[in-house]
Amino acid sequence: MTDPLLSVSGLRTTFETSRGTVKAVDGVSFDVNRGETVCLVGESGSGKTVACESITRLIPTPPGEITDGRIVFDGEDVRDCSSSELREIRGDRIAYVFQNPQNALDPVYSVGRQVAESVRYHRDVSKSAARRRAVELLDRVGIPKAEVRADDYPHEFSGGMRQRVVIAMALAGEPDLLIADEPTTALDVTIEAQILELLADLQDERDMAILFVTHDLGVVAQIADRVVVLYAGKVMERGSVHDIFDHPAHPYTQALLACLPGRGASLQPIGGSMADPVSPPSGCRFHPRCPHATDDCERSGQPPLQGVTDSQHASCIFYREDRDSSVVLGADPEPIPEERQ
Ligand SMILES: Nc1ncnc2c1ncn2[C@@H]1O[C@H](COP(=O)(O)OP(=O)(O)OP(=O)(O)O)[C@@H](O)[C@H]1O
Ligand code: NI
Repeated sequence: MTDPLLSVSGLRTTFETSRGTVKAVDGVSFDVNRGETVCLVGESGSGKTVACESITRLIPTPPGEITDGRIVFDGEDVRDCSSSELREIRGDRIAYVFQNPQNALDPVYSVGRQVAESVRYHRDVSKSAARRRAVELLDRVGIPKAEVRADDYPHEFSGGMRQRVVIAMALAGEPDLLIADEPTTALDVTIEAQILELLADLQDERDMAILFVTHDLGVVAQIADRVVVLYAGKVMERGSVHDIFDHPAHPYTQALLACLPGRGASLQPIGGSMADPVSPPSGCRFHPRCPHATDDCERSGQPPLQGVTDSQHASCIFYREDRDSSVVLGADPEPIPEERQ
């Protein structure tokens, strides 16, 4: 087994606010292997974006700070990197695509020029070579008549086409890891499906790893190899996409799946509200909303991740050796719908 491309362990990232210290990411660990897609899922506010931004230290400091943990990328601890080393990693080896392509594109320059600038940022090439490469990249991400469209401005493109341009810019440095934070949330489902397909094709071509953030489990089922479920800054469960969909172990994962359209009954929002990240509940963070919670769940801290299968771990005391996990696993979820597989 080769080392993972990215290994995050015990990551803690906090924000100082007038309300107190926000524990946005509170001891999170996960790996991303070369060429695979890992999805970070969880409700709004669970710490997905902060976890991603911590990886290349994009957290605004202050108010934010990475207070603990290791972030090892290709054998190197990112927390020890100088700012010039970080600049090299960012963009060159790790590229980001965010939810809103608007923010990533400058309205006053043509898209061709912006992609060419990304190319020149990473490679020492002439302007004309960068332009040629930009047109190639625009063509590759599916911009029709790329040679001509390269001279158009961002507002002349649809939302989906703009996101393709942003992906072309992200590819300019030929990254080993693409971090995509809800890249399709602002798009309609048909366009979303096309972008997901594009990312999958690019991944195959380049053996690129993808860390994909979404709160849409339908998207996870389509693209993930492995899944990390976050809740209130903690990992509730990690597993292969099949573990997560076929036998979700953590009551939180089960509750998220129950919300997925097409799985059994109608959409069921999870009862109760998200834990307060300034003063989270004692014990398991999910216990106030958990149908199986016992006094123990409130008393002990967040349980260590327990092995459920070889590839699946859940932070839930019912998976301890001295407990009966059938209480939690008993609820038999419906199989994943065909069209999502
Ligand atoms: N700059 C900041 N200052 C204070 N708190 C912040 C800041 N950025 C994030 N947070 C807090 O950190 C927590 C995690 O936020 P994060 O954006 O990572 O959630 P998320 O899982 O990405 O949610 P969403 O699905 O809405 O994007 C939230 O409680 C959020 O309010
Ligand atoms: Ni987010």
